[in-house]
Amino acid sequence: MRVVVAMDSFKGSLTSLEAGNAVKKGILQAASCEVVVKALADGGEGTTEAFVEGYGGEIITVTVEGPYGRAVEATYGWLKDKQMAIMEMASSSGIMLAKKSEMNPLKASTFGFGEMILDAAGRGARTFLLGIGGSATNDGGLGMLTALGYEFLDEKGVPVDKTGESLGKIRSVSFEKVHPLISQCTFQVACDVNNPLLGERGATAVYGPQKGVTAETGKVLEEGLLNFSKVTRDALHRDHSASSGAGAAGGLGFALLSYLNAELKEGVKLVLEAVKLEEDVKHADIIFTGEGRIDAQSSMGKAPMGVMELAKRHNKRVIALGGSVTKDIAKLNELGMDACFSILSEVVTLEEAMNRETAERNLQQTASQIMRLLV
Ligand SMILES: O=C(O)[C@H](O)CO
Repeated sequence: MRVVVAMDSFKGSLTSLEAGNAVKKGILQAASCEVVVKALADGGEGTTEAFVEGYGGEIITVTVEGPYGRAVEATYGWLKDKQMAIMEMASSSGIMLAKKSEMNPLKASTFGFGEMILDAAGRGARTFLLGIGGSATNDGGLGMLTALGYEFLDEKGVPVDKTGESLGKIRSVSFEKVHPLISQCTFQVACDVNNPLLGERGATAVYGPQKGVTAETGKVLEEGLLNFSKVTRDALHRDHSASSGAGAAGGLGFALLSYLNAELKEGVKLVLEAVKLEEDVKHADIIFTGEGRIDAQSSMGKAPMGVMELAKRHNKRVIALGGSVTKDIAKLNELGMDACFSILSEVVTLEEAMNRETAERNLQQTASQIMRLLV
């Protein structure tokens, strides 16, 4: 019998692979079979960790410019043998790095994210998996592009500054100083949202307020992004302003699509493809997935749902394990999950349940008990 285990992280207690390995132990206690454990994530928090653990890569720490100009220690994943870097933009330019008192995206920039990309390219990275979202910025990716060597010029032909307030001043683009390594790199991007760049569903209107955008600054930023999109269209002869995901991370999606020819994908799809899960699923008899909380109402986490869809595409049985499982779980069965189990074995506090050893032990025990029925 061949079993595939692809668990999302149990946030706050176990990483994806730790959870997967606990399940594997339990399976092997009950049956002698082949067990393949794969890293799983949905493109958001935990994605870098899942890849680095899954492929034996390393975490690189680099000092870059944070969203409001202060130096920050950003981290990214580096898989040397695959020449691949995995980065979350929030690590360099995320909202968590901004002080409440300074939040004004007119003054914020994604420059540090560009610095991270250059650092990885210098190390040899040619394939980039980028997770975008959770930003403090609304600069349309101007900062990132500036760090990569693109020059955005005002009416006098002088390069503008790298923050959101410069967007309206741009009149042309110069490609002369773009770092030569950039044309050798491919970029795949996991977006947390599918909004366009502009308008009432756009970056500024929807996600600006949480970053400190007011009615007044919102108008300046919206007009700036419109101007930036027009200059970009004239320079590149393509217009991505209405593309799905262009409005993610304050318009960073737009810059990635337009200037770096990035492919924007739903995070979980990108991860499932990158770890080549479908191949394993095809040859599996049974698949285990799961995450910290299984909640049918808000539709269970995207990553286990992605595993379930793959399993069903190949007519395989799939079982979900969760720290907690809500009462309406039958809805997940209707969607295709063959069975869902809570791993809790006794009444404990949330803190106790999230204890690392407890979570590992509970996963192992539940998987073992389920496997006894399946062999
Ligand atoms: O960063 C943001 O603007 C939101 O997370 C949407 O991408």
